[in-house]
Amino acid sequence: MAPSPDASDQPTASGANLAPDPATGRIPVGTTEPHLSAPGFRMFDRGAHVTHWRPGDARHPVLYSSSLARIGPGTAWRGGIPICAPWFASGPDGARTPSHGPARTAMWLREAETAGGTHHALTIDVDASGAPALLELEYTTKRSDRSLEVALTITNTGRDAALVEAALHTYLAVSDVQGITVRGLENAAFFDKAADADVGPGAPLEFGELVDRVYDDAASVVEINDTEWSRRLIVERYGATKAVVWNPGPSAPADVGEGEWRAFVCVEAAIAGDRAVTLAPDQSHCLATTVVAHGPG
Ligand SMILES: O=P(O)(O)OC[C@H]1O[C@H](O)[C@H](O)[C@@H](O)[C@@H]1O
Repeated sequence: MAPSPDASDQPTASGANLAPDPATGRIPVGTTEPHLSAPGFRMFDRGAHVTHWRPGDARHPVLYSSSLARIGPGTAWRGGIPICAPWFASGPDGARTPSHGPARTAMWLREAETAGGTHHALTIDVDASGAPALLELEYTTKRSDRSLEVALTITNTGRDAALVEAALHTYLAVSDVQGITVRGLENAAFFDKAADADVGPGAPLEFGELVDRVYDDAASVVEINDTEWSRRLIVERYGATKAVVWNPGPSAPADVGEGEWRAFVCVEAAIAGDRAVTLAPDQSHCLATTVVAHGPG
């Protein structure tokens, strides 16, 4: 079985252990980065990045975070829910840096925090084409017993139209990616980034080597069945014309812990590529995703 990195066994940036405090259930962080934490939940203001979520009675975290994850200026946490904006990957023209846009590592303003929710804001001065722009980003999270909902609203407050891409790059924790089944994408065509090819509907989705697929017109609900953990994750997307599925296989990025490629699958809600959105002045787009965990796992 794949390792199952968890809030309870991950080293922090300083190498300390992240075991939840037995008295409060809170997860110590061990980094100077501003963050908020509640039992089973942690979020950094940098990137408005949710890094951990484990519903109260669940045996395993729902979100994967790498045992080697770090966060800081220019360094994106590997795992959780990175926010990609205002471009996805290297943008529509393939020339944008940093990868997945500046929102992922920018320091967001925490505007509100309630028992089960958060609200962050960020202003970005460039669009997905690299043109100067004025984009206001609002990000909310809302969690209840078994569900986590995150929503990103991008508003063009500038004087000119702005091109926008975005993704909520959810890393879902699984027992072993080679043992799960994914339902909901069977009838959708996709661009296979690994093979640089368009593929029609019906291609099987199997893990073991790099999987990097950008699906068009996929059903808005994707279901992950994990029999080893007796768990079913339902991932719903709103305002997302694309669904991206990514798992790097054994040749994973250096900040994925040894063998941990097996411990997650990314199912991303996205607007990107030929479905990038042009926002007129004062126009907004909302991109959201909800993850619901079913079963004792
Ligand atoms: O390594 P990162 O910048 O976090 O990107 C990780 C992955 O994100 C998305 O899923 C893209 O489709 C992949 O091409 C990319 O490799």
